[in-house]
Amino acid sequence: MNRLEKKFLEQLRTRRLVEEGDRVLVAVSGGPDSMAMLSLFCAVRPLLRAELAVAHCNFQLRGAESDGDESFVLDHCRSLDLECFVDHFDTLRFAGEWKRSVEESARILRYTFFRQVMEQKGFSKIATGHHVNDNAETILFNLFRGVSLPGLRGIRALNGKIIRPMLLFHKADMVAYLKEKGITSRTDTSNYANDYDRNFIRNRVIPLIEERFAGKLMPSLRRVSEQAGELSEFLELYFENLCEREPGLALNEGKLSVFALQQLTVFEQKEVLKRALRDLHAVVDARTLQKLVDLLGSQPGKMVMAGGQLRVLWKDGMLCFFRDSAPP
Ligand SMILES: Nc1ncnc2c1ncn2[C@@H]1O[C@H](COP(=O)(O)OP(=O)(O)OP(=O)(O)O)[C@@H](O)[C@H]1O
Repeated sequence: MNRLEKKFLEQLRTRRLVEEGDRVLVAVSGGPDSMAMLSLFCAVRPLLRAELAVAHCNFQLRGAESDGDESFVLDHCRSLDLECFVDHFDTLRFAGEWKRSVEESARILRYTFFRQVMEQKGFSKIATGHHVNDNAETILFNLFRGVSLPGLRGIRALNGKIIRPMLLFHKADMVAYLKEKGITSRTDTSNYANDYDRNFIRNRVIPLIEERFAGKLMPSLRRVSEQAGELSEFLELYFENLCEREPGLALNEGKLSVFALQQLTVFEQKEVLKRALRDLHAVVDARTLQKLVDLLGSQPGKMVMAGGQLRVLWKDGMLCFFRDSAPP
């Protein structure tokens, strides 16, 4: 095994991304990242004792180029004797119907397809080829969209059944690996078009920052991302314990105890309120959270709108969350 293969296997094992007996669906676009990931998986497969297959989406966004990607991936899988699941999507129509950007539509269609194949064919994990640079782009993208702390976490290596074993790998390593193994890959020409926000960050923003602060951006974003991830895990546990100790802080019949909330710091209040809003499938944004914190500093009988149809009323020592116009 070479250096990259060892590091890949170590990632899978130490982060428990793949365990013995797992059936892993590898998401392959035909681009260098997912092609490198697939060949790394094949190289370590005997040691993993896991089963592999491939999933490919044809988003039909680049005409013959998209069909070329599909044939390329199918041929490659045939040469490796791997099963390959393919689906075709009218991505532009989906984007129009659901009023989503093309990028977001492709992401929704992709993960829906992966989930279907996993359920129907009994796969336990889906692996995508996101790497260090993708993570940096995601963090910057979140930053420009308006982000809260968890957004700085970027892409997660393990998120339910989704695994990203390449998150510690740099693009350059993957390209070098493919070259060493004599494996070709497809070029997605739309990656060069700067009208997509992510491409703009990848092709313009990051190179500009790196020109000025050479070698600083990637390690720094990686550190922030790791710390945000660790902090999120800590907060999950902390608030789970807090709500167990003080039941008035866990949403019960749409109510939270005002007294219990008032004993907390503003940070804790916002985190408890955030969890309550999430449980109610309501929008969680900084403005709404601040409104609710302000409500706690006002007086009984007061009511605020918490986005959408959700209202929150201070009544009988409780914050009451309700959707219809008649208060509880
Ligand atoms: N058309 C597709 N079919 C299957 N998986 C895909 C497809 N597009 C993306 N993915 C998965 O999502 C990951 C991240 O997507 P992204 O759009 O950043 O990659 P890409 O630039 O299209 O291709 P690659 O990452 O393979 O070089 C890919 O590494 C791959 O695992």
